[in-house]
Amino acid sequence: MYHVKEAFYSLQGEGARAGRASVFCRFSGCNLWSGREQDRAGAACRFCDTDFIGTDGQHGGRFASAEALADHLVALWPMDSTRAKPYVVFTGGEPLLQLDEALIEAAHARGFEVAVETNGTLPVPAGIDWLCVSPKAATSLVLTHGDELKLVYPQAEAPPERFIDLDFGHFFLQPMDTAPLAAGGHHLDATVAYCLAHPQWRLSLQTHKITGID
Ligand SMILES: C[S@@+](CC[C@H](N)C(=O)[O-])C[C@H]1O[C@@H](n2cnc3c(N)ncnc32)[C@H](O)[C@@H]1O
Ligand SMILES: Nc1nc2[nH]cc(C(=O)O)c2c(=O)[nH]1
Ligand code: SF4
Ligand SMILES: [Mg+2]
Repeated sequence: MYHVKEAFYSLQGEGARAGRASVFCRFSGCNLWSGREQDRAGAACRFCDTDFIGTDGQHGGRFASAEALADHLVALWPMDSTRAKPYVVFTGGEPLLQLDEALIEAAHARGFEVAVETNGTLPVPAGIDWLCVSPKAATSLVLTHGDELKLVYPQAEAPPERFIDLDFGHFFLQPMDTAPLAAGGHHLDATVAYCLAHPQWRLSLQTHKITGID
């Protein structure tokens, strides 16, 4: 059984593929935070901007098979657009708690290219086409290669220097959005300054928040 908080069609907001039309599948649950505000201060990941509890979001639900979930996701892709390859981004919560080879195969069988957004603490199933790893300070990274490493910045216990020699095709810093968590706004200025001083890193803005889309 797959538990999905929500699924929606939008533009990828972040990283190397920002701007690309995507079906998002947000799985329920995470291994680094319960998702409850009262647990945030004691969690391994404390800055999360996402509600991933339950299955009550738009197009969320419980799916008994990979086929059923893949059918549900492909129905969100605009099928008149034959020129673009359908693209699905599995996120969460932590998608690698639930994503398996059966679901990747079912997505491929429906024409999808498969992308994943993960915290990097869990092993990956075979067949992923685009892997984005976003390391979290208090955790040990098991995924040390992939397509893009997207570090939320700043994290005192996870300086960018620790990751720059890993085997990724792109290195992004994404300013930590603290607006819902505390006063003080975001960390855009510090992130820009780091990228200017260390040109191996590129700036990732959460463009869906700027444009006001999902
Ligand atoms: C909600 S997470 C879900 C996927 C996975 N659990 C992970 O952490 O990569 C999706 C992306 O949002 C980033 N993110 C979460 N909270 C953020 C925040 N407050 N500011 C900026 N990026 C954030 C994560 O680092 C990750 O790259
Ligand atoms: N538009 C949009 N792009 C995204 N890229 C990664 C997201 C995520 O929450 O994993 C996300 C999201 O929630 N919305
Ligand atoms: S690992 Fe990802 S989903 Fe889990 S709490 Fe952190 S940012 Fe949120
Ligand atoms: Mg998000």
